[in-house]
Amino acid sequence: MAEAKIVLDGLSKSFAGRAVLDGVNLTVEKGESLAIIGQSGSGKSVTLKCILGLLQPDSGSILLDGEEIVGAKGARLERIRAKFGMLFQGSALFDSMPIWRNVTFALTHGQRIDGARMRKIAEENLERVGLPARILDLRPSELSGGMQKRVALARAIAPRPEIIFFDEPTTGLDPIRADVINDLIVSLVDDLGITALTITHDMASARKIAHRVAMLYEGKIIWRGPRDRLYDSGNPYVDQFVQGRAEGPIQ
Ligand SMILES: Nc1ncnc2c1ncn2[C@@H]1O[C@H](COP(=O)(O)OP(=O)(O)OP(=O)(O)O)[C@@H](O)[C@H]1O
Repeated sequence: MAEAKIVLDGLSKSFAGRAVLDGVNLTVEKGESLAIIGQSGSGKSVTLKCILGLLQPDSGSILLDGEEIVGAKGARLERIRAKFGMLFQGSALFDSMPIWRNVTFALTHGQRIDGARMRKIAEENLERVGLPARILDLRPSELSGGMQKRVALARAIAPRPEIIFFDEPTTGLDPIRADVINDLIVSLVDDLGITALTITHDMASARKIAHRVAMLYEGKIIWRGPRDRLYDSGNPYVDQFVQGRAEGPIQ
């Protein structure tokens, strides 16, 4: 049987009396790539922030490798977070630092240590995402958006996390560059055996990078299934969403 990496059970979170998450149940298996889709404002980011320990759910449980992580603090939270890598929507690179320091940031915590070794690690990880060593000393602003995204991907994988979270990984990229990033994500997840959780409203991306897709609607996971079923889910909410139709049950 597949081993559960992350289990969300009854996860609920309200803001000012409005329930954003209303009993989210979801399991991400070890080594699988799962995408959460849903409308803008459906709570995808709130779900991610609860897992990352950036937001406290009002109720429910989050198990990581069988360990309850809701309410984790201090050294325990640090230990949990060390398992996580994150690719942020806007890449979130530091323009004050050369590319190689950006890539190795999580390994050095931004400190100026072990330069030669870190450059080597940066070079290896850049190579994995198809970028040449000649960019090591450039600044992020000297690169195109697509290249910045690859650098951010190299940074996310550099510490070899057990789980990577992708927040809208293709936002701001043209369809061809977006597909290059999708391909890279697929190969990294496969090659490195990383568990991946992606939040996105890019259906092409969800279909390509995820083994399974789950849809969040009105605070609950209303459908989950293999990516091949996304356009054949038999669920009118999913159909309307993936086809981008104005008419349907979602108003
Ligand atoms: N810290 C907060 N305080 C108050 N409300 C919040 C907070 N964080 C999120 N919300 C609200 O929760 C709802 C869900 O937000 P969330 O960012 O999770 O949506 P999303 O599905 O990620 O949307 P998008 O696809 O646009 O990024 C929104 O209505 C948002 O305003």
